[in-house]
Amino acid sequence: ISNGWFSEISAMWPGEAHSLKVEKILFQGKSDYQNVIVFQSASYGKVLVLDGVIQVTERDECAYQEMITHLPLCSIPNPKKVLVIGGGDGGVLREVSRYSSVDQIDICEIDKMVVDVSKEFFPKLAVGFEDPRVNLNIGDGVAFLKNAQEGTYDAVIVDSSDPIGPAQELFEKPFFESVARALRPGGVVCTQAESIWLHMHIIEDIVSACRQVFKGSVDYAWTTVPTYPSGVIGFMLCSTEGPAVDFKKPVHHIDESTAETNTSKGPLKYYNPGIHSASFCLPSFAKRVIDAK
Ligand SMILES: NCCCCCc1nc2ccccc2[nH]1
Repeated sequence: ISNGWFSEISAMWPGEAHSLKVEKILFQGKSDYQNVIVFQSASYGKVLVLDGVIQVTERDECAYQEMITHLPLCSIPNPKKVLVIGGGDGGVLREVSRYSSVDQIDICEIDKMVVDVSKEFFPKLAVGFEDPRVNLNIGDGVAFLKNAQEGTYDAVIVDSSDPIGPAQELFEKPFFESVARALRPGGVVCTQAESIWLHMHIIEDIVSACRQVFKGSVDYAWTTVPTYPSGVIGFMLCSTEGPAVDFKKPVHHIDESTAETNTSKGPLKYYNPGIHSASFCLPSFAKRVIDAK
């Protein structure tokens, strides 16, 4: 942070950096896994930074949390058991808890400091931990899935940071295989899948691994998040062999008018059925790589 500005400089997006004006640094720490900073920005509310990379801002977190949750959960008729890998800020839990059909929400976050910092500085995200259906595990998602019983979950949401750092293994084939094993037939997984502007090679590798592992559908969707590098971020949506899932046609309609959205968590700010379908439309340079058979 210099002369009142934070710049997100990283080897993962060489030659470019998004900057936010800093009003006040609220927390600085080092966990067993990463450096953790929280600051009050001038224009995006509070900001969570892990190892110099922006993870969450109060102003635009809705776009990411709502899309990573509702793209998978609106694609299956009756989600009951959901697993969140990562997501220690609690935002995804807040969104999953909107579904009355869900009876079990397991979460496995490797870094306890992320949970503690979220509870102290991001109450609108950490509200997700208050739901009685939530079971919090602090530990490595890879190990958690190895111990999970086969065919347990209807949906797995992998809300990870980027592949350089503690989340590296969550982008590799063995992890996808353990996710597939923990899902029921026709179960779905949604993972944080980087930027089509910055990481087409990473996305190509992820798509290739997913096509080998998931014998149902394999799709890629994307959304706008102004404070993520290049202003966009994508998601891998995959289903295991079993009852067909068409991610592009949500079977479950939630939008600002339905009950689920006017819970104590406040209304949906970003997701709606139109945005759901539109998010699978890709520019040609990405379509060519992602749809390649
Ligand atoms: N460069 C894009 C980063 C995307 C980060 C998404 C994200 N942000 C998180 C914060 C806490 C725990 C899990 C998280 N996953």
